[in-house]
Amino acid sequence: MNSIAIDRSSAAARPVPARPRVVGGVSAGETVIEARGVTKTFGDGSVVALEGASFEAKKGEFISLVGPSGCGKSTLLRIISGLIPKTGGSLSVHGREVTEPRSDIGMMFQKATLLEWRTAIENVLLPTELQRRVTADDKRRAAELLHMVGLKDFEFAFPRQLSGGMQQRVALARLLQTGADILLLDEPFGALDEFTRERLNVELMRVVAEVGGTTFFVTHNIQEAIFLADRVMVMTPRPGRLAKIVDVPFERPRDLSIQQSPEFNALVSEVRDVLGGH
Ligand SMILES: Nc1ncnc2c1ncn2[C@@H]1O[C@H](COP(=O)(O)OP(=O)(O)OP(=O)(O)O)[C@@H](O)[C@H]1O
Repeated sequence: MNSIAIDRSSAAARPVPARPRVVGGVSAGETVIEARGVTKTFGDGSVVALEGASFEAKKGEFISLVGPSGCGKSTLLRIISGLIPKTGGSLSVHGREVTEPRSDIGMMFQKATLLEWRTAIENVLLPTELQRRVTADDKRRAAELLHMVGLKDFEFAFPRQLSGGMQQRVALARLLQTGADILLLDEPFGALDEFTRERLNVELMRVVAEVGGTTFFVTHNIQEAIFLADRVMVMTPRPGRLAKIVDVPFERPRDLSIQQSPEFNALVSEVRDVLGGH
């Protein structure tokens, strides 16, 4: 695999002053998503997948959603994306209530779902191709994005020639090619081995900062949730609730070594306490 060096040289845990901050050259002051009492029930109303979730997301923020199976993480992402309707509360993106899928929101899942008969770059270009005629600029951008996710020499490789981690990198490039500035990632590296996953997390942090995307990242892993995020939304099940929002006061991008710091471990305990109390 086209390996990416992980920078272990930078300083570890560095608490920083409160926001606003600049992420990827974009001021992180503007509210992009505002949710008030978002609720989702299924069927006759007896399955409460999500109850009364309220939060805001600022431009360029990275927010992790962590919690056990069935606490409503995917449901919340699908409501934000407009794929399913909420049954209560309000949720707006850029000040407009979400009532249908939006083109400025992109999703990525645990499986890359690449088309086997298309090369990496052809897969990246697919969303554009489905909308309009592909231009030379689109092709240049797709090549740039593949470079950005560490696949410079794999533009013309087919999915079967790529490892699972590389396929997820292609999926990430494909997501960015859509131009979506809100990225909803549902356990994107959940099926990968721990080593690949850690490396991709570091890469992801760099890439989303570069494009200035506002990101929601679903995971079951507390360390991963904290390592990546500006804020961690801790969710608990039966019914699905947003139990606590934990601020993560470390500058981004981060080095994996911050996970050894006492400050980091205090945050892990804080999240674990919320989850353990339910
Ligand atoms: N289409 C549906 N019909 C009925 N119930 C549903 C539907 N989708 C989700 N649920 C229920 O809503 C609850 C929340 O599901 P959701 O998939 O959002 O949880 P999750 O936290 O993402 O879980 P996991 O970590 O396992 O993916 C669960 O109890 C689930 O069974």
